[in-house]
Amino acid sequence: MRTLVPEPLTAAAFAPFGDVIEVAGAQQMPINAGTTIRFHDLAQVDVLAEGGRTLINLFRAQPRDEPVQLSLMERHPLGSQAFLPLVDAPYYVVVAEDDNGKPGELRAFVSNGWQGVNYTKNVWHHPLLALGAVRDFIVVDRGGAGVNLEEHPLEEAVCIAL
Ligand SMILES: NC(=O)N[C@@H](O)C(=O)O
Ligand code: NI
Repeated sequence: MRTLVPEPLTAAAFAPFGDVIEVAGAQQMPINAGTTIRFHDLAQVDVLAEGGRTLINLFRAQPRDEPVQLSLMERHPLGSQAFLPLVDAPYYVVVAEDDNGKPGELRAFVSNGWQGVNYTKNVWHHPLLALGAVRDFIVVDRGGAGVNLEEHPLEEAVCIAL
C-alpha cells in the first residue's frame, strides 16, 4: 500500500492543476456603497466546449473512512470543475499531471477548510474526498452533450495519511 502525505493547498503548488478559490491574494473592491467587498474573478470557468453550458450544483458528500483509500482518477475533457465548501472543514484534493493519456505522479493536498478548488479542463483528479462529516459543496461544472468523464482505475493501492 503506497501512502501519500498531503501537502497544504496553496495557489502556487496547485497552479499546474487549476485554481485555488480563496480570498487570500484575490483582487478585491468595495461595492454596494461600501457595504460589501467583492473578491473578484477567483477562478477560470471553462465549460463552453462543444456547446456546453455552466451548471451550478450542490454535492452532499459522505465522509471518507480514514485512512482514505484512493480507487481511481478521473478527468473531464470538455470542462473545468470547481468545488466550493459550504462549511469550514478540511478535505483532500488528489491530482496528477497527464502521462501519455493516464495519470502521472499523484499529488495530495489538504485544504485549510474554506479554500475551494477549480480543476482546469482535462486535469486528472480523484472524485470528491470529504472528511469528518457529511459535507456540502457548491460545484460549478459543464453540462451538455458529449462525453465529459474519463476514468482510470489506479493500478496499485494508495492511501492518504497525515
Ligand atoms: N461525478 C461527479 O460529478 N463528480 C466528480 O466529477 C468529482 O470530481 O467529484
Ligand atoms: Ni470530477
